[in-house]
Amino acid sequence: MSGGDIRCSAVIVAAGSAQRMQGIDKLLAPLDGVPVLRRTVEALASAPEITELIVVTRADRLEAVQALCEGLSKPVSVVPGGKTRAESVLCGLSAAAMPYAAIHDGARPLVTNEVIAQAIAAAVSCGAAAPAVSVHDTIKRAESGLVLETPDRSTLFAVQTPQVFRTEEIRSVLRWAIAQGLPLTDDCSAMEAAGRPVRLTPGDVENLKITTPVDLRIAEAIWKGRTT
Ligand SMILES: Nc1ccn([C@@H]2O[C@H](COP(=O)(O)OP(=O)(O)OP(=O)(O)O)[C@@H](O)[C@H]2O)c(=O)n1
Ligand SMILES: C[C@](O)(CO)[C@H](O)COP(=O)(O)O
Repeated sequence: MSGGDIRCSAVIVAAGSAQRMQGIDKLLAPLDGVPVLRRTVEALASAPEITELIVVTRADRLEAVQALCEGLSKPVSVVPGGKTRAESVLCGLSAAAMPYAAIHDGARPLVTNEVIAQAIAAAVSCGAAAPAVSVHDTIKRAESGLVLETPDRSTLFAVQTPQVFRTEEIRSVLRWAIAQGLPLTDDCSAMEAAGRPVRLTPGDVENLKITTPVDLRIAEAIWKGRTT
C-alpha cells in the first residue's frame, strides 16, 4: 500500500499536567509564536497517511483545544483524557475509526512526515512500530546511587512517537495491560507485555519531547533553523 492508501487515525495525547516544566504550560507555550500543541497537530495533519486526528486533552480545556485545532485540512475531534498517559491513549483510541492508529505525544511538535511515514509503513507490515534513536551516552543501571550494570550501548535505543498499531489490537491490548496494572510509559510496552513483535524505525534527534524548560528553548532553535 502506498501512503495514500493507508488510513490511519492520529491520536495526539495532550492531557498531562507538565509537572516537570516548572510552571510553564508546555502545550500552550509558543513555539515561534504558535502554541506547541498547534504545531504538533499541524505536523500530524500534514502526513499523507493520516486521515483523521483525535486530540486528547484535559476535561477543563476541551473548548480551548477545540478552538486551537480549527482550520485544519483533516477532521479533528477533541476528547477528554485520563489520569495516566495510557488511560489518555485509550480515551483517544475509543474515538479512532481508521484501521491503524498513530499515537503521538502532544509535546513532540517537531516530528516530520518522514518519521511518521516510516513508523506507519513498518506497522502495516509487522503490526506495531515506533521511531527510535541510538543513545550517545553510556547508560548505567543503578540503585541508591550505586552502579549495578552498564548495558551494551549498541542494544539501547531512545524510543519516540508516533507509535503505530492496528487500532483494534492496541485498543484491546492496552485495555488488558492497564487492567493488569502494568507500568506503561509508552504504548509499545503493552504490546511487548502481550508478547507481540514491535519494530523500531528511524527516529530523529530533532523529534524531542518537550519535558523540561530547556527543551522549549532547544525546540525553538530547531524550529527557527528549519524555517530560516
Ligand atoms: N494523563 C496524561 C499524562 C500525559 N499525557 C500526555 O502524554 C505526553 C507525554 O507525557 P509527558 O511529556 O510526561 O507530559 P506530562 O505528563 O504533562 O509531564 P509531567 O510528567 O512532567 O507531568 C504529553 O503530551 C502529555 O500531555 C496525557 O495525555 N495524559
Ligand atoms: C511515549 C514516550 O514519549 C516514549 O519515549 C515517553 O515514554 C513518554 O514519557 P512521559 O514521562 O509520559 O513523558
